[in-house]
Amino acid sequence: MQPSRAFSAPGKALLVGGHLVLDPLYESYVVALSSRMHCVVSKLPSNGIDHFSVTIKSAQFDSDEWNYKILRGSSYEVLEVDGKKNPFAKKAVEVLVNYCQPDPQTTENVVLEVFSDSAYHSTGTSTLKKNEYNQFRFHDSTITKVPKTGLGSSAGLVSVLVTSLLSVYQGNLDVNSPNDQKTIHNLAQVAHCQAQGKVGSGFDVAAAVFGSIIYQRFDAKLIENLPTEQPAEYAQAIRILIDLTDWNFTHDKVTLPPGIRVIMGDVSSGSETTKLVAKVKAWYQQNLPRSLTVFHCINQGNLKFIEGIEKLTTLSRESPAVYQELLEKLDSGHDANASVEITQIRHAITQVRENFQLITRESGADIEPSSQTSLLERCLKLNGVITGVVPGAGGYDAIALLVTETADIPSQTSGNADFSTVTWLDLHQENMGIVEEKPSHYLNLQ
Ligand SMILES: Nc1ncnc2c1ncn2[C@@H]1O[C@H](COP(=O)(O)OP(=O)(O)OP(=O)(O)O)[C@@H](O)[C@H]1O
Ligand SMILES: C[C@@](O)(CCOP(=O)(O)O)CC(=O)O
Repeated sequence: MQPSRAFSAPGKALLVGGHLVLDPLYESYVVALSSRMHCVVSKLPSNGIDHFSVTIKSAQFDSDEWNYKILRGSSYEVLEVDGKKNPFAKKAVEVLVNYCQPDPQTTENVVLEVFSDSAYHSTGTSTLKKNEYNQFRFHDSTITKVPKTGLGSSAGLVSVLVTSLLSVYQGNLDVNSPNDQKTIHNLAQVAHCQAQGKVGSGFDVAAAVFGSIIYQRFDAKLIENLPTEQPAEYAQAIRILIDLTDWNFTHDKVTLPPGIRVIMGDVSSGSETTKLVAKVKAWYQQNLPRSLTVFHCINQGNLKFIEGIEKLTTLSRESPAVYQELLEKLDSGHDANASVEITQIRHAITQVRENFQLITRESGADIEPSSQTSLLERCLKLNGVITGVVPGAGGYDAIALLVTETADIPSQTSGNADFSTVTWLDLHQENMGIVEEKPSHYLNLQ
């Protein structure tokens, strides 16, 4: 089995736009993280007279493996032969074979080896294995039994599986080509939404493919209206949706200003995104038109945050010395009125958080529960911290801080009982979406 290509996609943190981004009216700001999902592609001659196969391996999780068989001459029906379930893996295979419609007579078998960086899951009793290029944690439990940290592992998984299969069935795939990125994105969104059984905003898949972006969602009906009854219809509909339909969404690439980064704190009390979303939607409908005003206020805060970030980038470019002095003032902790840009960013996030606290009180959805408010307020007092939020849907999962690159948050909080509930994740924003890797970089892990 000769590894032929390899790809990786980033995890995500939705800094502003949570909940509102479910409505195409509103923008969000998503950072792609350094924690990545990887996939190594190997091709084998197909020895099946009547079928070709796709095998997905996840050695890190108790040597999990999912084997899919596609019958020759069938209408690309995908069968999982071992009775094991991984909806995201199966959907990626189904969407790809229906979109690419590889020639059943000549299609080779494919083996996809998945690797996920450590920050996606709790460390638990895992073992670290590495080579000179990568290191991964190996758990003695199956994937569904290992607690996750909510960095979007399913979105990253689907994105790398789609890219890997496309590289086999379509050939000459270039992940740097905007057109190929669009194809990967559209296919991954369909697979991810259909695997989840619902159409979220898709910000996580968009970040996995395009990297750090300002994101405004596509119309959910594009995917909801896909036919599922007749496989032949499905294959035709998929091709029209992926290649001939304008999805009309925003995914403008962004990067944080130089010398500033995101640090993620895992609070690991866990939250159910779906339940939070349902409670917020119910609150919104029951409190119109006041709830629309609250959402408008949150959106204004989101936009002011995005503008403040852009102003900082401009300052760093036009007045580098002033910008450097600003970073040093932030690091010293004596930065009450560091600059108009920092003040704008802080006031914007305060506006967002105060309105999410209101929704938390009124809806029963713990977007920013009091324990998270207290933790964030303590974090804001640390040297080098610009601002902080409960990312994404909110809840008890995590906090995200915007800090200077030189701020040493773990050292400032080590041994301090006020921060005993938070584990700082060893990751940062990395901005890159799907990238091609070297297959040899995944060999001889020990
Ligand atoms: N390394 C992996 N190998 C195989 N399947 C994986 C892997 N990582 C994630 N998955 C699939 O994704 C599922 C987890 O996706 P889920 O949407 O529940 O959480 P998440 O995407 O990690 O976090 P969140 O959606 O909160 O950002 C797993 O149950 C499994 O089906
Ligand atoms: C609540 C929501 O807007 C964001 C969810 O973010 P996360 O899964 O908590 O990182 C849902 C969505 O955008 O699909």
